[in-house]
Amino acid sequence: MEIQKKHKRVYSFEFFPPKTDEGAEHLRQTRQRLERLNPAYFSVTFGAGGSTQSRTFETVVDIQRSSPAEAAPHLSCIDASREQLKEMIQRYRDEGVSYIVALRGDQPSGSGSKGLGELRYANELVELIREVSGEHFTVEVGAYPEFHPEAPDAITDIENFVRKAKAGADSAITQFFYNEACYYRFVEDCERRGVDIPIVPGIMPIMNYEQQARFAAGCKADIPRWLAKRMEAWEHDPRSQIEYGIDVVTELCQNLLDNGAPGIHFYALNKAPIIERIWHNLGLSKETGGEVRSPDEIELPV
Ligand SMILES: NC(=O)C1=CN([C@@H]2O[C@H](COP(=O)(O)OP(=O)(O)OC[C@H]3O[C@@H](n4cnc5c(N)ncnc54)[C@H](O)[C@@H]3O)[C@@H](O)[C@H]2O)C=CC1
Ligand SMILES: Nc1nc(=O)c2c([nH]1)NC[C@@H]1CN(c3ccc(C(=O)N[C@@H](CCC(=O)O)C(=O)O)cc3)CN21
Repeated sequence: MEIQKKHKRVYSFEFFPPKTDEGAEHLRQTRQRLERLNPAYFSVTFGAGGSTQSRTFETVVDIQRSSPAEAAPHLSCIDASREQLKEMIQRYRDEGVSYIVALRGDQPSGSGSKGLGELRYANELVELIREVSGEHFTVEVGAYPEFHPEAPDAITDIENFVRKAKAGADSAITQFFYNEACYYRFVEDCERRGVDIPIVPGIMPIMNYEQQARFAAGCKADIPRWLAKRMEAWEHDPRSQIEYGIDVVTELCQNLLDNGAPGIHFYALNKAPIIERIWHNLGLSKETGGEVRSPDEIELPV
């Protein structure tokens, strides 16, 4: 963690694009609450299963034009031609966007794939972004401390990540995890291989445990047995699930930061209250110059 400790800590939140006008208004309210915490940027995914880029673009432009924080669109190459990617990069540049989260992306579910992908992996997308726009964008890439489900083995996955980092990425965001040891060991493996970019822990607060467990099973992120069993015991008591989840994730983040993590990337799932509670517990507004709200001002969803 020696190299990670040298980086300035960066805090960011991730949204998925809303599917309806009501969802867009709810996201706007969430974004206005979270921007008071003074994060560096808001990233916007393609939405579940890599759905169309169009909703992502609209959401990104709305953030870029109306928020003090930067907007960071996900751009994935798995189902887009080289020309389409170049066009999207230029469109974001024309909108004043200065961050891109470059991902291979998830295999679109079912027959969703258009089979357009010309670039096979994210390292090639990083190279394309550098080729067409030089150093203009801050390029974030994905990292997988518990190893990518498609990787043949752990060492190959680490070496693939190292190649991506050295292809010109500025920083990495991890897949979410709850076993912090996986993060420290992944970082040590990367630092031994010369990786010196920030590797920022991606943290998923527990908002709806059943949904969370389903998503984790889908992307092969581990929910530790001790956590799953407690959550299952509160199957009919969502308030206890949320309160316990806030304690668990607060402690995880505090330990990571105390051990030198270069910030936190929160998967916000378009909701503010639980993030605000965790942020308050960590006292992060002292560091970001953001607003401080007391817990009793933050109403939890259940
Ligand atoms: N915020 C988000 O949405 C985040 C998503 N992720 C997820 O992380 C995962 C990895 O990130 P991606 O950029 O999508 O994938 P990637 O292209 O970096 O890697 C995908 C798979 O291909 C392998 N691979 C990578 N480069 C290769 C190469 N040049 N030759 C052979 N094999 C190679 C990797 O070991 C891995 O198994 C994805 O599932 C992504 O969705 C990770 C962090 C954040
Ligand atoms: N492989 C992979 N793909 C991703 O898109 C992805 C990751 N990993 N890891 C980091 C973040 C986390 N992402 C997530 C995680 C959970 C939901 C989720 O639970 N979606 C609910 C709806 C949420 C809501 O409406 O409140 C769902 O039922 O899909 C969505 C995106 C997107 N990101």
